[in-house]
Amino acid sequence: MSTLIPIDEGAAVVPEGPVPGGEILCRDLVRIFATDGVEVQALQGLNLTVDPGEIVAVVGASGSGKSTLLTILSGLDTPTGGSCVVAGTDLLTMTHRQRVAYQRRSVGFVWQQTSRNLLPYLSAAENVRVPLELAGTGRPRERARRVADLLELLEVGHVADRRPGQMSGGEQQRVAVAVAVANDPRVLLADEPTGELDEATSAEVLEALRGVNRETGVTTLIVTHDPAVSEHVARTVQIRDGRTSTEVLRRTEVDEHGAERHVAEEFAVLDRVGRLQLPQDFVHALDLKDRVRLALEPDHVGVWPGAAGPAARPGEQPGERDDDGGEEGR
Ligand SMILES: Nc1ncnc2c1ncn2[C@@H]1O[C@H](COP(=O)(O)OP(=O)(O)OP(=O)(O)O)[C@@H](O)[C@H]1O
Repeated sequence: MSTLIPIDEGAAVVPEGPVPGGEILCRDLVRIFATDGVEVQALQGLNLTVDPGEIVAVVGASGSGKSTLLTILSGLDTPTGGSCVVAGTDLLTMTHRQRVAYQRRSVGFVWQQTSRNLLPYLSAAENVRVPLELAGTGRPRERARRVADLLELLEVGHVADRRPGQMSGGEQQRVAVAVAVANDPRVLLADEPTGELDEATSAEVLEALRGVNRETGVTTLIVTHDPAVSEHVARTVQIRDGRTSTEVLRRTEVDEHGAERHVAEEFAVLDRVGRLQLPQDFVHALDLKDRVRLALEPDHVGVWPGAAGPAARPGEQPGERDDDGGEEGR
């Protein structure tokens, strides 16, 4: 027995509830850019929760809104609407002073362009020392120890005295990660950190980010085009048209013989008012457009092309159903 439910009624019963705990909490985030009288909605009600200590990758096609999201999370841009709280700081209402403190203490960044991450005339060790000195962290001897420990953690101790121009791209990015976490931020944001690297070096840098996340517990968000990132993190969030659309969760299972097996499962993201985006290949495969029919089954929801509808399933004749729910004209 299946029952069509009016979409709006279904949405209304989803409780509004308080925002649950999370180190990154974006609710209905909207960013509209207006240039020459034309409006572009780069983020269209994006929802994202990242728990403390989690490492998450955000992937999406060009123009889907990834950089816009990261620029907001890093405190360099302000959203048009919605809410966004990172490391306990409300990014919509923070004052200028709070913004400076947030960028110095609460978040660390790694950008795609190595030249944006490191000062070219300083050595690796000096680059890592700069944020410690700016924040007045510890005494000189403690700073020197922290610098050495961080370079060791990132496996770039051997380039401590080299300038960026004397390091490989992968070494530069690993030093950049050391700089980003020098002041022990709560959140680490990386924008295409492997964009300028080859496949093997990219894997090393992603592993370095994972190692830092594991060792220090810093909540880590990596924005990338690189679909291979999913192999390095437990959770990959896909953005489409300025919204989170699907998530891939990876876990390791051990079978009865003790052998480990990596399992990746893809989920559609359901927002708090019950909206979801169907994957594009599903939409194309059934030529879904304009409106669809929904049917609630005991353990799943069915989606049918609007014209055919649930009544077209085997064993049921069109007209047998009295619950076609007034889809027309909605
Ligand atoms: N400052 C801006 N002014 C006007 N439109 C903008 C601005 N920044 C971004 N956009 C538009 O917002 C949308 C999302 O852009 P965004 O850069 O966030 O995408 P992206 O997923 O990071 O893309 P890419 O992977 O190519 O960097 C695009 O349509 C883009 O043209």
